[in-house]
Amino acid sequence: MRIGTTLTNYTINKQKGIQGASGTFTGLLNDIAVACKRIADLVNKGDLVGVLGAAESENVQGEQQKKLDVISNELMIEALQHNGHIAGLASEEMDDIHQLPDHCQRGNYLVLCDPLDGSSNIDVNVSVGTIFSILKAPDGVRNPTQADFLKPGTAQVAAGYCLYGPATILVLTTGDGVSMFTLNRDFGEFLLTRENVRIPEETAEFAINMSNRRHWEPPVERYIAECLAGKEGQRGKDFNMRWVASMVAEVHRILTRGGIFMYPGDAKLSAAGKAGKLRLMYEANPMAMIVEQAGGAATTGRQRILELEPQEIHQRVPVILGSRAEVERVTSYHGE
Ligand SMILES: O=P(O)(O)OC[C@H]1O[C@](O)(COP(=O)(O)O)[C@@H](O)[C@@H]1O
Ligand SMILES: [Mg+2]
Ligand SMILES: [Mg+2]
Repeated sequence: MRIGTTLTNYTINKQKGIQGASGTFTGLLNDIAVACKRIADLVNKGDLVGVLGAAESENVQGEQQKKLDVISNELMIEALQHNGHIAGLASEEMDDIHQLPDHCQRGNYLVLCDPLDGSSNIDVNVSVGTIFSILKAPDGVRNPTQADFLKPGTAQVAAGYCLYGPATILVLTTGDGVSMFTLNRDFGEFLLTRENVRIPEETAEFAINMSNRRHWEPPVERYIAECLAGKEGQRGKDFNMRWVASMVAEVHRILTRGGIFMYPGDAKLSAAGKAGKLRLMYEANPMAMIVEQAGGAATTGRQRILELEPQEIHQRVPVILGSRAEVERVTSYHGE
């Protein structure tokens, strides 16, 4: 499609070839874009509008919420519930799924989201983002249950994220490649800036929180040790390391110049009863779909993320994603 096409026209064009398309999907993406623009505006204004700092609450996972976590969640609900495009919404910030008020018309999609990813970076003015995953709702459902949301990542009809960085960029896949749209703040439109994004197969850049090293499993320890050994080691090349602590920013870097991102399971997490840190339904599944659609790979080290059968809505999983050859290497170490 023509570079500079608006997100709305891009979606309308994509839907044209689909028999029975009613415009609901275009409407839904527009709703998400509206929420993202409003969040971007607040992130951009920061202290000017008093949105930085902690909220006086914890989310269902016992994490201290930031004011912007709570506000972003409310903006997602507000943008999505009134327009008849969704039947329900689940979010990292809500204990249970959000049921639409009775008077709201229902649509045939379910949305799962991480309204603000990288919360620890808000107060220090480093990039954060919004991640979303879209599923088909069961026909005619009015008040979907958790079971309706618990579908493997392969069932996603679309996934994306919006990165609030120096530029605000919305990245989208509807299952046939990955496109990027940059927000033109002058007139408030997301415009197509890159199509058919491909992740380079090989890379010499890894992202992992090194402070967890003493808790890692042997396959992860081995992979990173080999990277750190550089030119003199068995990989025969020097590696660079990055850790932003916003998954959106790490994935965006990988889509742009390749690399591998890992938040593996480790002994500390399992002692706390957690299989991983990142959330399957709000983070791992949508990012895995985007990365695979860009030619990369995403596994837990043992299984393809998109094939995991979710057990519960806030489930956490280990995540290894990025350039295909590197992800396959770490995954093969898990099998040895
Ligand atoms: O602080 P850590 O342990 O390095 O974790 C960073 C990871 O946690 C996350 O921030 C979790 O996202 P939330 O901010 O939505 O909770 C990821 O984006 C990031 O990769
Ligand atoms: Mg997150
Ligand atoms: Mg979050």
